[in-house]
Amino acid sequence: MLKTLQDLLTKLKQLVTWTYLDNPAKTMIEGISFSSKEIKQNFLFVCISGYRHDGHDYVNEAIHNGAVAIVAERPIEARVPVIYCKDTKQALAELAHAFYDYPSTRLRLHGVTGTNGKTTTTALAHQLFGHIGMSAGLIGTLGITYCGQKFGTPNTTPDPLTINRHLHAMVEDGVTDCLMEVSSQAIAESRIAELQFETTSFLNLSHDHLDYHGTMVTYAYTKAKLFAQLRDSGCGIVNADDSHHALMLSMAPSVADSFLFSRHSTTANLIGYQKDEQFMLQLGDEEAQSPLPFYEDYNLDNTLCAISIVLHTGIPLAEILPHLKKLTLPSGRLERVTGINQSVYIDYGHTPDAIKQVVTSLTARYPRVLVLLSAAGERDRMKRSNMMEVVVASGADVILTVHDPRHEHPRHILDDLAAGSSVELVQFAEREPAIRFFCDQMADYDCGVIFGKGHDRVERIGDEAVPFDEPELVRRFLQLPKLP
Ligand SMILES: CC(=O)N[C@H]1[C@@H](OP(=O)(O)OP(=O)(O)OC[C@H]2O[C@@H](n3ccc(=O)[nH]c3=O)[C@H](O)[C@@H]2O)O[C@H](CO)[C@@H](O)[C@@H]1O[C@H](C)C(=O)N[C@@H](C)C(=O)N[C@H](CCC(=O)O)C(=O)O
Ligand SMILES: Nc1ncnc2c1ncn2[C@@H]1O[C@H](COP(=O)(O)OP(=O)(O)OP(=O)(O)O)[C@@H](O)[C@H]1O
Repeated sequence: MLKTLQDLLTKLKQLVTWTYLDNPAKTMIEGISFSSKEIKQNFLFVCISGYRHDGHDYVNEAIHNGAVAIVAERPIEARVPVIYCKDTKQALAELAHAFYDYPSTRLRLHGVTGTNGKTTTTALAHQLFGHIGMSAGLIGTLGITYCGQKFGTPNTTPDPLTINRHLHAMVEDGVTDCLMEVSSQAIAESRIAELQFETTSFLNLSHDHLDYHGTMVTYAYTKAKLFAQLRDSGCGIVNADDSHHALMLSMAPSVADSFLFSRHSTTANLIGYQKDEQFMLQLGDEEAQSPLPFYEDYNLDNTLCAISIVLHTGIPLAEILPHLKKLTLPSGRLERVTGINQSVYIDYGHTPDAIKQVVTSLTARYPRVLVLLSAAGERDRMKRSNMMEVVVASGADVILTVHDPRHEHPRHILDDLAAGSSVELVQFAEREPAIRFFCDQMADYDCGVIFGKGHDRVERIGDEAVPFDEPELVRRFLQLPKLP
C-alpha cells in the first residue's frame, strides 16, 4: 500500500494542529505502525499511550527506524512533522481504514458481541458459509482465517491495523463475508472504530470484565456501541431471551433492520428449540427441523445467531438446514478429551454464566459430575466467588485450582473462589497436580469437566509463558496407576 501524507491527513476527523508539513502531497507513506520497533523507512508512527508504555516516549526510535511523520496526542520533540490529534487510538483506526482503502465497505462484515459465545458463534457461521460454498473470513480469539490461511492474534479483537490489513487482503482474495468477534475492550479502545458492519449480533450479557468497565451499566453500554456502526442497509441481530437486547437495538441507525432470535419468545423472527433430539425451527410461517446439532441450550443460542447472520446474506433457511448437523464446536469449547474411556471435557468457561450453563447441561445428562474449577490471575476478581456459587448450586462435586496466575499469588485466587462455598474444598495452588488428582477421582464419576484454559496451550506464570497441553495431561494421568 502506498498513500501520500496529505491523503491520510485529510481523513483524520479529530485533527488539532501540526508542527510543519514539508510538501505532504509528495511525502509517500509506505506503512503505519504504533510500535517503534516495527517502524520501517517512510512509515507513519502513531503514538499510543498504553498500560505499560507510552508510545510518545519512543518517537526517537521510530524516527531512527524510518518514520517520516508522527501522530501524537501530547506535545513531543521531533525532527519530522508531528500531527496532533485529540485521541490517537481513534486516529489510528481512521488512518488504518483509509490506508487499506476502506475494506469494511467492500465486503459484508458481521460483528458478534456478547459476554459468552462469540468464538463459538462466529465459528459456526463461518462453517455454515463454507458448507454453502461461500468464501468467508474469520477474526477472533482463535486467530484470523481466510482462503486456507491462518494467522495468530494476541487479542480477541486485534488492533485496527491488523483488522484492516486482513480485511483488505480478504477483499483482494474474493472473500464476501467476514465474521468478527467484537470484545467490549476493543470497542472501548477504538479498535473497531470506523468499520462499517453489515450485521451486528448480540448474544448475552452477564458478569465479566468489571475490573475494566467498573459497572454492568458501562459494560452493557460499551457493547451496545457496536450497533451504532451498522450500515444503513444493515441488520441488528439480537437474542430476544436476554433483556439487554433492546439497549443494543436502540443504538442502531433508525433505518437499519432488526432481527430477533429466541428459544422462548413466540414473537421472535427466528425461533428454535430442542424436541426429541430434533432442532425445531420457525422462521415466520416457515417451519423446519434438523437433527440436534448440540445438546446444550446455550449452543443452540449460538447456532440460532449463526443461522440469523447467514439468513441476512440472502441464503434461504432450506439451504442452511442440511448443514446444521455437520456443525462442530471450536477447540476448547466443551471439547471431549479423545483417546480415553471416561467422559472428560475441557471448557473455556471463565465467567459465572458460562460455568453455570455448562455445568447445568452436564448435570442434566450425567448423574455424577466432577468439576475442576479455576480462575485466572490478574483478571476480574469480583466474578470468582460467583463462579464457585454456580457450581455449588448445580450439585456437582468440585476441586479448586488456578490457571495463568501471572503475578498474582495462587493463594489469593483460591481464597476468592472458596469464598463462594460454605464447605471445605480440595484446593491446589498448581494446575498440574490438580489435574492429576481430578483424574484419580474420575473412576467415581460419570463425567468430568475442566474449566479455564480451553484451547490455550500455555500457562502464564509471572512473565513466563510455559507450554501446557491439558488434553495430553488428562490422557497421561488417566493411564497412570492411582496415587496412594
Ligand atoms: C491491557 C490491554 O488491553 N493491552 C493492550 C495494549 O497493550 P499495552 O497497553 O500493554 O501496550 P504497551 O506495552 O503499554 O505499549 C503502549 C504503546 O507503546 C508502544 N511501544 C512500546 C514499547 C516500545 O519499545 N515501543 C513502542 O512503540 C506500543 O507499541 C504501544 O503502542 O495494546 C496492545 C496492542 O494493541 C494489545 O495487544 C494489548 O492487549 C492485551 C494483549 C490484552 O490482553 N488485552 C485485553 C484486555 C483484551 O483486549 N481483551 C479482549 C478480550 C476479552 C474477552 O473476550 O474475554 C480482546 O479483545 O482481546
Ligand atoms: N451462548 C452462551 N451462553 C453462555 N455461555 C456460553 C455461550 N457460548 C459459550 N459459552 C461458554 O463460554 C465459553 C467460551 O465460549 P466462547 O469462546 O464461544 O465465548 P467468547 O465470548 O468468545 O469468550 P472469549 O471472548 O472470552 O474468548 C464456552 O466454553 C462455554 O463455557
